[in-house]
Amino acid sequence: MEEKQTIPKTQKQEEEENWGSKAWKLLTKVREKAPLIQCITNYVSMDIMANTLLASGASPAMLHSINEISDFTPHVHALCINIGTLSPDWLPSMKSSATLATQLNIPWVLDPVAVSASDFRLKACLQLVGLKPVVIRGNASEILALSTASVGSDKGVDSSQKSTDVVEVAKSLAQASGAVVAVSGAVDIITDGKRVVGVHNGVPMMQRITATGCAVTALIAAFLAADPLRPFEATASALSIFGVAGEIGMDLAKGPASLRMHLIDSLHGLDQKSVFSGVNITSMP
Ligand SMILES: Nc1ncnc2c1ncn2[C@@H]1O[C@H](COP(=O)(O)OP(=O)(O)OP(=O)(O)O)[C@@H](O)[C@H]1O
Ligand SMILES: Cc1ncsc1CCO
Ligand SMILES: [Mg+2]
Repeated sequence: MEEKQTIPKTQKQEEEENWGSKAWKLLTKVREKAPLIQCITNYVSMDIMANTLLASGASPAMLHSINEISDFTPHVHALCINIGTLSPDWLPSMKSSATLATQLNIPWVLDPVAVSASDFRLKACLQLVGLKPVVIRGNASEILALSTASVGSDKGVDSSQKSTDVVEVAKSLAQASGAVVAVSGAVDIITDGKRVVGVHNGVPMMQRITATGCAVTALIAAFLAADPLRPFEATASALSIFGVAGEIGMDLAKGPASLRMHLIDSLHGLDQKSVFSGVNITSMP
């Protein structure tokens, strides 16, 4: 009888399969641990961000008053700071919460929404970067503007650049800041300044729902709470899981409004099989 031949897997194939298992482990941990995630975020994103966190198994709390930071932030498992509707009243809360988180080894994530829209926003963001976020997640225009500290380079909260065009910029920002940098887009780029991976999940219609980027930044915070010592893996896994939920949701959606609903439903219902077959993360040169 002819012997069945098994073709040995290449190291690259094995690494790519491992990502499915890593992402599933982290999602399972978020579901088991239900980490408390503090979000100081913009008015537009509060609802989708809190619902994304809940659907993942985490516990969101949108507390931003300066009067509450010193009591509350020390008890959270991770913090998400988003400057989308920044005003001078909110900046002290953001700085105070970020400072406490860094002092107490609580992982925190920065979302530099529309960082190049004004000098005020850019300065605030650079100060927040100085307070040592563990992860910075933005779209390509935001990461480019933050890295080059430039005002007026894009039109608002949406990107006019491609994530794959700013890989080197993302690497330098990671090296300069000490943070893992994630650039969302058709391919999400994640780098710690040395390693670079690309997440090939998600659907283009996710850009037609406001604050999906903000929501995935909060999901990164939840995954960091599950594995604080491996921010690179947590970040890539969170982006991939969110993308897989978008792909499954898209099968039932009729447009952006129903995709929003089905994405959240899919995130809540994700099982091991869909994660193993859906997660698509590759090493980038
Ligand atoms: N062309 C695309 N194909 C697949 N997925 C995409 C595409 N563009 C964006 N995404 C996904 O949509 C989500 C939001 O990314 P996006 O780059 O639009 O963020 P953003 O500009 O910061 O959004 P917002 O400011 O509205 O929160 C991410 O999960 C990303 O992977
Ligand atoms: C539309 C919008 N404007 C400020 S924040 C925000 C949500 C998407 O970033
Ligand atoms: Mg954004």
